[in-house]
Amino acid sequence: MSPKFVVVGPPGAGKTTISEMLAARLGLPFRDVDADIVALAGKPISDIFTDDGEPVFRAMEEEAVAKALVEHEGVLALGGGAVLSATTRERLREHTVVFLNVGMAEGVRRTGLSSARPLLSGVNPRATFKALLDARLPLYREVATIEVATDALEPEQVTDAVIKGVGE
Ligand SMILES: Nc1ncnc2c1ncn2[C@@H]1O[C@H](COP(=O)(O)OP(=O)(O)OP(=O)(O)O)[C@@H](O)[C@H]1O
Ligand SMILES: O=C(O)C1=C[C@@H](O)[C@@H](O)[C@H](O)C1
Ligand SMILES: [Mg+2]
Repeated sequence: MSPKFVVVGPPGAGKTTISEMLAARLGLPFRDVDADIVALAGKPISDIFTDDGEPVFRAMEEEAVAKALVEHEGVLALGGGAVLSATTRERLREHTVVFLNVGMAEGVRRTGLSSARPLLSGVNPRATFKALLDARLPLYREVATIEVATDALEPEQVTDAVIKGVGE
């Protein structure tokens, strides 16, 4: 078994939103590794960061991604930082990976609207988001089969672009 599509990108790129839409459009099951980790840990990701620290979260994430890549057959959304693991990047080589990109301004706007994100909860979310993008863009691009810039697109349009991009 293997996911049909794996979706990566920075926080607020729309991985969860678009993966759900894509799965519904293609009649495939959807799975989100962040949700797997929350279920496994029995607490929110922000609590894992606070109680256990980021390295513990990253180790859990690497394992959770590996398990989902083996088990899941539909659309799989990864957490925003999953590509930080070289082991995960290596595992993604054999998969069709959709990179949803978002710029700093729109990314900060979108993440400011929704639930707690431990990495962006500091005093200067714009600077934090920019540093995160600078560090991760090459990693997302390393694993990507296709890249979609989502800034100026509505979720339905992003989903259309993904379907077109992967030739479905
Ligand atoms: N193309 C879009 N246009 C406008 N808003 C969007 C778009 N895509 C997602 N959003 C909104 O941005 C917010 C973040 O989206 P979502 O949770 O899907 O991002 P994510 O990539 O899964 O983030 P995380 O890495 O934190 O899990 C949500 O409120 C969602 O409705
Ligand atoms: O970008 C990140 O490093 C993260 C994104 C989220 O999906 C979660 O996996 C967690 O909040 C870390
Ligand atoms: Mg998400």
